[in-house]
Amino acid sequence: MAAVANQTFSFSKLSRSIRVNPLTPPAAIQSGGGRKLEVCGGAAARSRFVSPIRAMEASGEAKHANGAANRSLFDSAAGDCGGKKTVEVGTVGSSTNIAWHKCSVEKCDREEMLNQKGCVIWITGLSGSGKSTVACALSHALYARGKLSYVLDGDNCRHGLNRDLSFKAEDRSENIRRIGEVAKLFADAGVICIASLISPFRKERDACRDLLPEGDFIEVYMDVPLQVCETRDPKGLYKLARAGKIKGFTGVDDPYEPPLNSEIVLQQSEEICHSPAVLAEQVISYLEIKGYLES
Ligand SMILES: Nc1ncnc2c1ncn2[C@@H]1O[C@H](COP(=O)(O)OS(=O)(=O)O)[C@@H](OP(=O)(O)O)[C@H]1O
Ligand SMILES: Nc1ncnc2c1ncn2[C@@H]1O[C@H](COP(=O)(O)OP(=O)(O)O)[C@@H](O)[C@H]1O
Repeated sequence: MAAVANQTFSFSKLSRSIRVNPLTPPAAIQSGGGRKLEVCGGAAARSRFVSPIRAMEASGEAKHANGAANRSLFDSAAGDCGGKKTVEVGTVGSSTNIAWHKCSVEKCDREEMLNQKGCVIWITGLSGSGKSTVACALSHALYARGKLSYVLDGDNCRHGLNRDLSFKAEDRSENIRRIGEVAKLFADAGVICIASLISPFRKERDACRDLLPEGDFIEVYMDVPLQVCETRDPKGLYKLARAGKIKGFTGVDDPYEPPLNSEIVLQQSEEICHSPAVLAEQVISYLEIKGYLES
């Protein structure tokens, strides 16, 4: 039977994004003739933007509400034009003399707009284990609930972003790293990003996990025996690999390191077979319990 790892279902909701009471806005953001303003709370939340929808609801002055938010942005920028401002630069990897440019619209603002929390659902497993199918079923189920998701499929990314990468170990590692970085950007955009790629190496998957705040990387292991994947073989690749016509095929003559502690395990076997929709629901339940389906 498919199972959610650590399935106690007593997880406390994330404590991030604690909302400041809108009726007592901090003086620093109080403006706009008594309009109710609110900011995202929590350690990482510092934005001064009015939630467009809430501000509209509170004041009935949509144009002015947004205008007030924008004014405060311009106010804070005033004086910078041509002014002297020292920016610290540093080195990251091979990039020298670079700086991080912070934007006043932050992740929590986007999450509030979308009424969800950005995160990465990382689906890993053998070829034919059902990663792409579950990814799409999940995206569909989220769409039906009005939640914004985006699927980063390994195969699809190899049509563009990763077209220069082969299946040798270092290229697979780079494939995972790039998709991890892109997934991180999607999560920062407030999107529920679904990455589905074999990602056979534990170390690289863990490195992607480390790119995100605690809890925001949700690893889903498609626990399907090689034999079942091989029987499915929708692209005929196992057959070619067994015939020696594809070298270094995962599970045949290339390694796959199963997760040791993934958040969710979706198990399939010859005896246990759940529909993609049922498997997707398991992930949805996890997201609901963890508070990712609200801002
Ligand atoms: N040698 C080898 N090993 C494994 N898979 C191969 C190989 N060559 C081509 N393919 C096809 O490429 C898809 C896997 O791409 P990924 O980007 O997910 O792989 S990886 O994460 O870099 O290991 C994989 O798609 P899925 O079946 O959807 O997993 C295969 O269709
Ligand atoms: N839950 C499922 N039950 C039965 N067959 C499935 C299920 N999920 C996927 N499949 C089938 O298995 C094959 C491989 O699925 P796919 O999503 O392409 O796997 P992957 O992306 O891991 O290579 C496809 O033919 C698909 O229809």
